[in-house]
Amino acid sequence: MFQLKWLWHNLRGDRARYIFALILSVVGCSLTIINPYIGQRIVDTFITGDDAVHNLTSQRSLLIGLCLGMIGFSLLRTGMAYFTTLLYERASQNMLYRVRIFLYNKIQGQDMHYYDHNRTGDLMTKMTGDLDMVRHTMAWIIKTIVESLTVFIAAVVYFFYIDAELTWWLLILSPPIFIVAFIFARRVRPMYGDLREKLSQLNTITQENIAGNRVVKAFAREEFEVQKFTEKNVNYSTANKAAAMVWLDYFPYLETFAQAFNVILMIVGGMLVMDGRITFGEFSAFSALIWGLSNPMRNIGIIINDIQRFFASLTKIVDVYYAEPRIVNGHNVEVKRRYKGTIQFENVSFKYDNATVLENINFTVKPGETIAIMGATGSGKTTLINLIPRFYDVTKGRVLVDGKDVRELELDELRGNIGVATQDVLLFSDTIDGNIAYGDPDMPEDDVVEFAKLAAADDFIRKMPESYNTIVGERGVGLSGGQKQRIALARAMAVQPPILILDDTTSAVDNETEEHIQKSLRELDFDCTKIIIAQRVSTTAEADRILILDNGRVIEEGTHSELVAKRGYYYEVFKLQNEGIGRQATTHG
Ligand SMILES: Nc1ncnc2c1ncn2[C@@H]1O[C@H](COP(=O)(O)OP(=O)(O)OP(=O)(O)O)[C@@H](O)[C@H]1O
Repeated sequence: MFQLKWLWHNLRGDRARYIFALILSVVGCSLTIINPYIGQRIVDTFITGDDAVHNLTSQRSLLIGLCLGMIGFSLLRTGMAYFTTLLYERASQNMLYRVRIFLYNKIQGQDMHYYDHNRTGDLMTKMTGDLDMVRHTMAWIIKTIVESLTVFIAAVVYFFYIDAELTWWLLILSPPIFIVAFIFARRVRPMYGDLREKLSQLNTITQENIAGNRVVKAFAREEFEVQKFTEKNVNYSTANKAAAMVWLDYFPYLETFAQAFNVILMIVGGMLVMDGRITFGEFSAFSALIWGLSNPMRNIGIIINDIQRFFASLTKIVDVYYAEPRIVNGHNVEVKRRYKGTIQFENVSFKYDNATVLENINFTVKPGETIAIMGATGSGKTTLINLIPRFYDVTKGRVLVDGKDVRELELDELRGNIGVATQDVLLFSDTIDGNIAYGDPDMPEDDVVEFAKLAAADDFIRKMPESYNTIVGERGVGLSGGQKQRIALARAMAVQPPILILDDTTSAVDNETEEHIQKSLRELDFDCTKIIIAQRVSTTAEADRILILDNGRVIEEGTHSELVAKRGYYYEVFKLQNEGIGRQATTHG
């Protein structure tokens, strides 16, 4: 069975420990018949036998020995159970630790396409609840099945040894119990898949709500969010109750069968004692061990429920475990070359799933050049720049860096040569210094300050309570939009990449600050090709070339003066942005 194979595979490193635990479980549970056997001897020899009274005095040492044996075996069993549980816990926790690292690396290694199609809440559920279900399976479900089966078999063997007929009478109950359990398992199985999906939806809503709490508050939509959450919570709770109710449908049958073991023992066993076929001691042994038959039947429901949960969780984990990214980062580079910074787009088209977003894009950027990209919202600007570091692969055509198709370059090397400041700025919960030096943790403090100055961030950083050591909150909470953008810009520049990509990085800063940043970008003391997405003409005017994108196509291309002279889209934007400040729509030289 695939699930067991998977568990076995991932138990690598703890297999011996786990097998040892299983052996101890079997040995420990087999010993459960010893105390009933001793009890049987005590009853027959010292309580009900013909010579009982005489034996009490003549065989006192035997009685003491049997009592001590009983105590000894009880202690031995407790010790073994303790040690066995320890082994199961160790093996399952170690496995959980290893699989969690593996899954984390898998998720980390996925491409953008994967993140586009997987919800954060669902991935978090896989990394927490689902993984814990696997651990629970190793540490509890398998253990319980093995121990219940061992006790059952040991009891049956011992019962046969005492009296076959009474044993058959008791075993009559087993087939109906297994049939009921089988029907229950089939009915409840799909419910756990559904339950798992509902849990994931609940986690997704919770995660989104916490991450988006500022938007919720800004729109005073708390009540709406509570309703949304309540709906998912009700769905999850209803699914949970439905699964529990199914169990309740079957529970009375299983419990009745379990109780019937005692009834049969009383009736048939009692008659056999009266007939003298079995001794009173043997009857008491049956009585003491009957739980070995009835308990597994009682546990069967819980075990089946947990197994179904495990199947549902494992299916989800396996999704991540075997997911292969379309864009694979082999992390194979030993020496990272520094590129010159030529970028070429050759007949590039791109689709997200089925929607075409870029069509037949052609342009070349020489080392050291600055290209500005402008265009209406949704025209494909971000998508276009995402193709250079291979966040996505082209659908048609080629993107070349230094004359080589990016698909043939080592990803670490390629990405190491590109500094990106994305449109949505994400800062980590770390110091400002740590955030700027993210691309190179060994960066000297002086360099961090230098790049912060270039990004016009030094002034405001120094005004913060602990200057560069100030910890910024989750995703940069505590900073203004423009401040976050400047830190992100410093972070991108700080790796001194030969290719720098800025996606609307100065949209939230004032004109004066933007001018400072423009100047810094012009005067960078390392060779660098720049691709800048911008909406302000003040940003694009200085570029060597400007591309205007519309609906995924390049509709205009040229220098600022060429495009103004052309009197097309760029000219309109230029006019619009200058009207407000009364400047004339003139061409620059
Ligand atoms: N991950 C994605 N999956 C599917 N479609 C996407 C994805 N990202 C963007 N799109 C779609 O691709 C088109 C281009 O988006 P893109 O972000 O490249 O535009 P943009 O020009 O950068 O816009 P803006 O100026 O608003 O940032 C849009 O129609 C958008 O809906």
